[in-house]
Amino acid sequence: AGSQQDLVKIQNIDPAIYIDMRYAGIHNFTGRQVYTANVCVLRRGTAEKLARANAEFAKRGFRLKIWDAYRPLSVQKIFWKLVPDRRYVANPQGNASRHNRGTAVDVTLVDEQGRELIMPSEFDDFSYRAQRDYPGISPFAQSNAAYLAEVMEQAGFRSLGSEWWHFDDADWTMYPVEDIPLENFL
Ligand SMILES: C[C@@H](N)C(=O)N[C@H](C)C(=O)O
Ligand SMILES: [Zn+2]
Repeated sequence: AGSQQDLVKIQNIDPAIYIDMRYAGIHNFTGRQVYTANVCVLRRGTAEKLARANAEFAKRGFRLKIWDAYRPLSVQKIFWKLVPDRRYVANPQGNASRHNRGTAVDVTLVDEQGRELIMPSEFDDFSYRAQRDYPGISPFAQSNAAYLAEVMEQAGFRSLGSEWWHFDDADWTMYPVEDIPLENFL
């Protein structure tokens, strides 16, 4: 584990998964493009787990939509400067983010028309609304987030209490933190 070869483009593992890399555009909490290439990369094992989850969602007419996957460590440092709050951004020192290892994904669900399901909050809403169990959240949004987490956990991911959209591969410790530029994967 740990070489660039272990990192794969998700579209080569499961082309049915929707991709909208938010940090490759300006529609994200920084308000600017922080990724140097619009490419969605994960460890092969993580990508295979995600494909399994997507196949399960497809049985009920849904698909995964990815907002973020592998994130270079240098980008994590930019995020931490803006939001130094461990609930919402992992500290780039020490273990850093599971995203920096290519073993975390930020996802939601879309229906057959590609419309996003109602969820507890917008992506990267760094407030109590991002918690899937916050009492003020509508039962409908809560049940969609619970369904997302149930299938992702069955496929081998762990959910995060403070961000309903974030999932870590349970095997994340097998892989090191990377700072490989995204354009290397184009
Ligand atoms: C920045 C946000 N999308 C995110 O990924 N947060 C988690 C906690 C992380 O940085 O690993
Ligand atoms: Zn995340």
